[in-house]
Amino acid sequence: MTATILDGNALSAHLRTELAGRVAALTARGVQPCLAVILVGEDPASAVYVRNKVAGCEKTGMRSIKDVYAPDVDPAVVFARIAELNADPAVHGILVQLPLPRHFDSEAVLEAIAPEKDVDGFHAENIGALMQGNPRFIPCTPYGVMKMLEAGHVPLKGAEAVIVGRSNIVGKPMAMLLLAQSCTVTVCHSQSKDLAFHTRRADILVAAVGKAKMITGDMIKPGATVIDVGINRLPDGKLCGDVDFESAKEVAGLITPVPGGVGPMTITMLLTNTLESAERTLK
Ligand SMILES: Nc1nc2c(c(=O)[nH]1)N[C@@H](CN(C=O)c1ccc(C(=O)N[C@@H](CCC(=O)O)C(=O)O)cc1)CN2
Repeated sequence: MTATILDGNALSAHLRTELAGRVAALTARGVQPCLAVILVGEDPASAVYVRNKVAGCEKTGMRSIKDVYAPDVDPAVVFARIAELNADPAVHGILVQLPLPRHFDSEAVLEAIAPEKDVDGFHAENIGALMQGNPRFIPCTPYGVMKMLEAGHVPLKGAEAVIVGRSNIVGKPMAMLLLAQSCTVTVCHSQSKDLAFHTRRADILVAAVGKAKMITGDMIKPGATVIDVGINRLPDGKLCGDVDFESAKEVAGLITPVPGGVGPMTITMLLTNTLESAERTLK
């Protein structure tokens, strides 16, 4: 039997309808949620993601501000703009699209965003809050994965969860969120010995490593839930994930596709975080 597909586009559409209702209610009370997005450089994928974030705001009734800078911009210009947005009470969420050009200290940029507007959840203060089990903003991709697991009614308590990839954006916060739900969590990475030994034990397998099709069907436990966070472009221009979908779907119980899986959920959770930030201003 082939796996059931967890459809990120369908779940996103459903969640965004709910969001639009909340946005309308908040706007009627005089607070229209507003997201400010900063893009530095001309990376085509980043430009698409930023365009989709702005479109997501528009479709749910939120306001957005988009600031685009040349790849060689002086970082001081970007820091000054972040300070301005931090001080603007009409702005509820600020994000800087990653990756930044090499002459930027990315960590310093993320730390410059006011933690209470850091809708990406990348500021050290917000990462600390997540680790302590009291998150202010949950990083959008792992937040989207948790929503997909919930929608798929995947049992979490006591489940063996294996994450392949240890990035600050996905792997590490993913581990914290699954741990908070009482999964037994293993984080694998490029130096892990015998990766397949770990992945074959997983009831929930999250692939977030950035290598096209590296998780194959023989590395998956029959019936497992397989979440593919990877977005890789093949030489023919097509997108694929870190999981070899064709072989994996014959073994897994539930699986996310690429495209149309975790990706759209990332933007939906960003919109959710922005709305929640705006709602907090009335509390
Ligand atoms: N400041 C941030 N930078 C980056 C983040 C982030 O969460 N915050 N994550 C990624 C990129 N990303 C959002 O920014 C993102 C990636 C992919 C998708 C998506 O919808 N993918 C589609 C395919 C889109 C395509 O055609 O290329 C899919 O999987 O169906 C949304 C957001 C790194 N940077």
